Parts: sequence; C-alpha cells; structure tokens
Amino acid sequence: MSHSPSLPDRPRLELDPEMSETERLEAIRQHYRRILQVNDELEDRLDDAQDRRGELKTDVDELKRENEVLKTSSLYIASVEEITEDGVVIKQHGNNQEVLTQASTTLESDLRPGDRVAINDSFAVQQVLDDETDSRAQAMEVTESPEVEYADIGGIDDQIREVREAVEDPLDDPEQFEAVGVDPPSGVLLHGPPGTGKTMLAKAVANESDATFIKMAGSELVRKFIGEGARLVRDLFELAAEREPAVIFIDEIDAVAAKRTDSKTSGDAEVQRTMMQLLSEMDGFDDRGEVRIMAATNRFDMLDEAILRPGRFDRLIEVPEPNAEGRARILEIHTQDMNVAEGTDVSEVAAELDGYSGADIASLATEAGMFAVRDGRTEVRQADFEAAREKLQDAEQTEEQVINYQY
Ligand SMILES: Nc1ncnc2c1ncn2[C@@H]1O[C@H](COP(=O)(O)OP(=O)(O)OP(=O)(O)O)[C@@H](O)[C@H]1O
Repeated sequence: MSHSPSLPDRPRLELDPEMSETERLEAIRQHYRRILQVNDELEDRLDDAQDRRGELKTDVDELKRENEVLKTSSLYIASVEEITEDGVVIKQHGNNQEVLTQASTTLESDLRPGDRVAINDSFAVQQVLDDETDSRAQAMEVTESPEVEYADIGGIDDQIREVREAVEDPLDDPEQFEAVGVDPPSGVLLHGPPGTGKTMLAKAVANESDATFIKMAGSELVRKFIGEGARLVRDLFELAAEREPAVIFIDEIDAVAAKRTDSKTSGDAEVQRTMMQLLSEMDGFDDRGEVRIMAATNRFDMLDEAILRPGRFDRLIEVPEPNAEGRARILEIHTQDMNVAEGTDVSEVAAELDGYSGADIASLATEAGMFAVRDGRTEVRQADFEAAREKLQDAEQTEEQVINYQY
C-alpha cells in the first residue's frame, strides 16, 4: 500500500522589529508567494485524492455488483480446459459447450486446467470449486481393495459361485474366454430384498479379483446430483477404464432405470438422460478392457426392460432372504469375534429368526453383545440373543405404529 507524503509545513511570517520598511515589505511579499505555492501544492494533492476516491468508488461499486450477482443468480458448473492469453477456455457440464471466457485477475492466477469452476449466465468464472464440492469424488466410492471376503458372506453360496463365474473368471483369465470363443456376461444384476448381502458380494468379488471397486448409488444420482447424472455415469466408466482391473457397482439401479412413465416432468427427462447414458456406455463396452459391471436392486419389478437386453445386464442373480441354515451361518459369522458362552446354540437362535435379513442378523448380534456389556459380563449368552430379538421386534413394532399413525 502506498502512503501519501506528509502535508507541506504551514508558512510562517517572521518580522524582525529591527527591519527597515523595505525589508518588511519584501518579507511579506515572500511570505505571500510561499502561501500561494503551498496553496497550489495542496490543490494538486486534493485533486489526486479526489481522483483516487473516484477510482475506489468505482471498485466498490463493481464489487457490490459482483456480490449482488453472486447472491442472486444461480451459477453453472464447468471445467477449466486451458488458460490462454485471450482468456480462460471452459467446458460447461451438461451440454459440453466450450466457451472462451474471463475470470477476474485474482481468480485467474488460481486457475489450473482441470479445475471445476462456477460460472454465471455470461459464462464469467465466479468461483473455483474445491475438492469437497467435486461431485465426481462425492458420488463415487472408490476402494482399491475392499475388506470383504467370500468367507464373510453367509447363506448364499450358490450366488457367490455364480458371481465368481461371471465376474472373477473373466477378470482373472480373459484368454480362456477368448480361446473358447464365448463372451462373458456384460453386466451382472443382483436382485433381492434389502440387506441380504448384495453389496458385500460385489465388494468381495472385487477384492478377490484384485480389482478396484467403484460404487455409485442410483438414488443419489437422481436426488443429490440433479443435472449431473449423465455426466457422472460417463465419468464412472472413464474412471473404471483408468483404474482397470475394476468392478463398477451401481447400487439401487432402479432409481435411474425404472420403467418409463407417461409423466413428462423435467425430473423424469433427467432420469431418462442418465439411463440413456448408462445404456450407451454399456453398449460401447466391448473395448473397455478389464472392467466388469455389476448392479443391485430391491425393486426388480420396476426395472425398464431395456437395461436387461443382451449386451447389458444379461446375467441376473437373485439374492434371496436367507433360510434357517443360511441365517445360522450368518449368525456364526457375526459372532465369530464375540465371546459367546459355551453351550449357546446359534442354530437354535437362528431358527427363531424367520424373515430376518443378513443385515437384521448383524444388528441382532451387536445388540446381544450390548446386553452382556450392560450386565457387566464378558460372555454373551443365549438369553442375550433372545432379549436382543425381543428388543428389535419391539423397535420394529413401534416403527410400524409410528408409520401407521403418520399415514
Ligand atoms: N449374507 C450375509 N452374510 C453376512 N452378513 C450379511 C449378509 N447379508 C447382509 N449382511 C450384513 O448386512 C450388512 C448390509 O449388507 P449389504 O449392504 O451387502 O446388503 P444389500 O443387499 O446390499 O442391501 P441393500 O439392498 O439395502 O443395499 C453387511 O454389512 C453385513 O454386515
């Protein structure tokens, strides 16, 4: 910041009583000339200050306007492609339109190609978005090697075998498929009630085939990332190609691939666009190398048949609610690290759990452990499992009552 120089000293008239008339007159004249000079100097300084004030006022007005624009208008998302002498080249998300635009000098020095930015109606860059606001990072869960193994999944051995055949074998030994001359399934769709281990299965197969696991939730695509669905689907496949071998897992695929309805609301159009993108990615999938696609749904009945055609999700695997034997196995898995009292019969407990999903059984085991903790014991007894079952049943009944009351 520049400091303004100090003001000139105020001229003083010093008259000596000894001075002659002429000398006094001369001194007064000199004083007068000095006053005029200081006056000129001060006037110049005043002009400078007024100019500066004008400049600052223009800056303030511009900032105010910018602030208003930022506050009142919605901004669009774009990616920076290139920073040139003529301005910034950006590509708008959604329509992929490339635009040469400007950013303020302060913003421009921060911009790098690949940055995501917010632009206004006239495409001017308003803001650089940091990683937290990057929906690509938010919408996808990427795990190098998920910590789930086949041995952690109980009661669905046939499904594990089928998934291994459709996903793991083609990743492990693509040459074998080529030599025989068969194409492995394009996509594997797991369907069945909630909490039965579909996500676990996808994670386990990625883990056991040393593939990167990339998950995207269909419901989030339509609820959280409105307007970005199709782009995110494209990014999903691009990312998988970069990280191959990879397993793509689209959870709740029904959210983006439900049967067409008559409604013509924009929301539906957006969901349709996302689905069309998914279909076109799958259709162009042949040359994508070591990438396998999996999806899951609890609402198989709602799916649009277009996604089940050959070359798309053409291997359907049903993951049902576990039977008594399956429930016992799942309970064993979830109690293997617990200090269970000798004589506790896990299959007897499991026999009582008709209608329980794997996720319900996992909560039951934790709840039984909590009863032992509350009681100050280090062992979990059969009675704790009974108590946990009653507690969960009560909780479910209360929930049902609340729901009935609400509707
Ligand atoms: N077959 C199973 N064996 C062992 N644990 C299971 C099994 N199924 C579910 N679980 C437990 O329930 C949790 C949730 O399971 P998971 O997310 O795989 O279910 P899902 O079928 O994908 O459910 P949703 O359809 O609700 O997404 C798991 O982390 C695990 O603790």
